[in-house]
Amino acid sequence: MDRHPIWFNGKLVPFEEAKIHVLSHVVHYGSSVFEGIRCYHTARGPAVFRLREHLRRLIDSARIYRMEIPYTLEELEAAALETVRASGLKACYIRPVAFRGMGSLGVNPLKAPVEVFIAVWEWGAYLGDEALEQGVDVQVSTWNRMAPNTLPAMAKAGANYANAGLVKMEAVLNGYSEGIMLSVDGYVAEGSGENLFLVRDGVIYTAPLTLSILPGITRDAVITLARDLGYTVIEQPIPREALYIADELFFTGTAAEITPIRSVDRYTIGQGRRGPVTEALQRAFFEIVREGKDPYGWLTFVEVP
Ligand SMILES: Cc1[nH+]cc(COP(=O)(O)O)c(CN[C@@H](CCC(=O)O)C(=O)O)c1O
Repeated sequence: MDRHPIWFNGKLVPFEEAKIHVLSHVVHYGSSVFEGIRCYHTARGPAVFRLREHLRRLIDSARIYRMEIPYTLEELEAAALETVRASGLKACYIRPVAFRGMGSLGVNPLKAPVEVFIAVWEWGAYLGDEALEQGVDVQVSTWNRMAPNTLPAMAKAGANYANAGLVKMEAVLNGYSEGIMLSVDGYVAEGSGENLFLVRDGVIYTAPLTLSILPGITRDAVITLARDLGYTVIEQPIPREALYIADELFFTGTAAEITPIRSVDRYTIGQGRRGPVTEALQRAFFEIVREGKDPYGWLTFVEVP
């Protein structure tokens, strides 16, 4: 595990000093919200992908849980960049977390203080080095995504990952790389840590945000890239069986980037490897995050002294 300095409640502290008390509310009740953000070593220097959008989602997630983050978006942006610089890393994964600390005991979160930290570490291909090219084998999970109006899927909240963790464990123990969750109505929702796209006859489909899915920032970027490449993108409920007759399937996410899916429940998808539409979208995405070409203004360059 990388041991880089961690920004904790307003200042950088040594890795070893970034500790919380066991009686912190978050330890007992899962009261945290967080982000996953990538800094890339682009040809023009280290740059963070859609930093402000991620930090806005962090603030939105906190608001949903009535957590008042004691920093502005601009302060969090500066803190994230400071943490990347302090690590000396040219490429890294940035993990801001806001959580309820030690206050009174009991369920009521309102009496526990809101604390914030930002950690960074090196994180390669989320689903394995081969995955971006070869694709991954996945299953449809026996666990559904949360029902609407139960746990708020729009919030990137730690509590939601108890659901995701069950999906991931089941998939891994069954010999798969990932699990796909269906909604309570049986439509395709998303992976345990990714959004999902389907390609059929050159048209790209993905679940609408009205399902209980995380409004993914990579999802949003890929929809923009796809449309600018001339593809039709349709956001509509996807029946489970549509997965099995797809020409291509792929995950999107900060950690997963754009990862092809080569089989679902042992059904081979397309040619059993990355398809042409997935490859075209990867090319457009990596041109931005690796070459530093930034037509959409998605990159925040880390001014390294
Ligand atoms: C459930 C879920 N759905 C979709 C996404 C994609 O969202 P976005 O990163 O904004 O495009 C993520 C990100 N998953 C993060 C956490 C991974 C982890 O293991 O932790 C990530 O990709 O950083 C999810 O956790």
